Amino acid sequence: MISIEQASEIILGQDTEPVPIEVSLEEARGYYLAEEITSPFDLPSFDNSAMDGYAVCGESSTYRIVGEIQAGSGDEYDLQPGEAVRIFTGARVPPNTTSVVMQEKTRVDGAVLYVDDSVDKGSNIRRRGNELSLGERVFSPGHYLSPASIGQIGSLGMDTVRVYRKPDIRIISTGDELIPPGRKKKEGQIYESNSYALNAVLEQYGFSCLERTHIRDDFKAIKEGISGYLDRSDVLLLSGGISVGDYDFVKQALEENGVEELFYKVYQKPGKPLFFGRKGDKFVFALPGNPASSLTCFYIHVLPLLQKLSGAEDPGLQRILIPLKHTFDNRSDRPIFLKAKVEDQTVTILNRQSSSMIQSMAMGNSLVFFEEPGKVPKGERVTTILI
Ligand SMILES: Nc1nc2c(c(=O)[nH]1)N[C@H]1C(S)=C(S)[C@@H](COP(=O)(O)OP(=O)(O)OC[C@H]3O[C@@H](n4cnc5c(N)ncnc54)[C@H](O)[C@@H]3O)O[C@H]1N2
Ligand code: MOO
Repeated sequence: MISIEQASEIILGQDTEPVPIEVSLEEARGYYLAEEITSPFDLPSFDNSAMDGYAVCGESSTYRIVGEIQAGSGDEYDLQPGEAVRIFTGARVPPNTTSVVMQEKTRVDGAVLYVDDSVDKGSNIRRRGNELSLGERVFSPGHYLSPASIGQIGSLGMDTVRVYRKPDIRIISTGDELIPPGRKKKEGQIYESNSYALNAVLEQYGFSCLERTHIRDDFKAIKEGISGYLDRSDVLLLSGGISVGDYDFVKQALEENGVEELFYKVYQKPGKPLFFGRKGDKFVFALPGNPASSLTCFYIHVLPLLQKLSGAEDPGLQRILIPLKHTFDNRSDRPIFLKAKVEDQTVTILNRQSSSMIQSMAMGNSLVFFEEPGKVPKGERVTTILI
């Protein structure tokens, strides 16, 4: 059985070739850049006012108002000492402006401007190029396009951007005991929920599941189901049937479909019987059927691969250290991910940690990771993954 670190090395060590595509700025959120963005001009590209008020020339307590400049106006003024123009936030300031005085600090009588405070040279002027200079590198390839990144690219005048294509993903859930939510269940049956959770977590991270299906514990049907989906997917996610039971057919069905095993079983809890394989440029994760195992494996192992395939410069969820709100006795023999809640700058490990239970994950917002068993004192800073 391999360690979590070895699993991550295998996943992130896969040679993959993200495919660049061009998208409009409206569609670009959540993609990773496939190009370097450099600034096509100084930003801002002209000195402009940070306030509604008056652009004044020279240091004085009174000025003669000689005009008005609105935001967007190209009007030129050649201000002389003792002169002022009415100006608005974002409007281009005349070249020899000493400072912009906010209107709350002024009084106007006809064409005369009285300034309350002393005029601080250069104040309230946003200088040309003080955010970005012409030719400066703004974003590198692999940069994640957050709303702020989209805004910045728009402010540079670009309406399309080259990004990496997202992988085509399909999901197969397996198990005779499973019926879809909404139907009446019989004795021994349970509702199929993993594919719903997986579909939702894909969307949370900007991916989508193109198709999903459920297949009974029937070797031939599982083998055919895998074959049908694998041809059309970059990543195939399976849930259940990957352990050692007599009806766990997924591993053999993958092998018979020519999927090469990259690893099977990771020394972790939950999610030990995780399978990762590859056929050409297509990847397969067979996730353990227990609901918490399946989602934990997604966060820790599947998501980094999806991000890598999408061209991310730094795949994987961020880990932070947060003080534990209470003492915790970790009795797990395997490195463990515990459902937890970060609140008020501390983290609480929740009750109901079994791999078969998803309630605690639903009430929490994070996973706390412990490598070793033992008592962890209150206040100790513990590795926490926000999900
Ligand atoms: N003899 C052993 N038995 C088990 C081992 C082992 O090492 N030796 N490992 C256990 C661990 S750990 C896990 S995790 C599970 C994983 O088993 P499978 O991946 O084969 O999953 P199933 O047996 O199909 O299901 C497990 C559990 O989860 C429920 N389930 C499955 N699919 C769904 C779904 N789509 N939605 C909701 N719930 C689902 C299923 O009914 C079972 O209760 O194996 C242990 N056994
Ligand atoms: O490793 Mo299994 O995922 O504990 O339940």
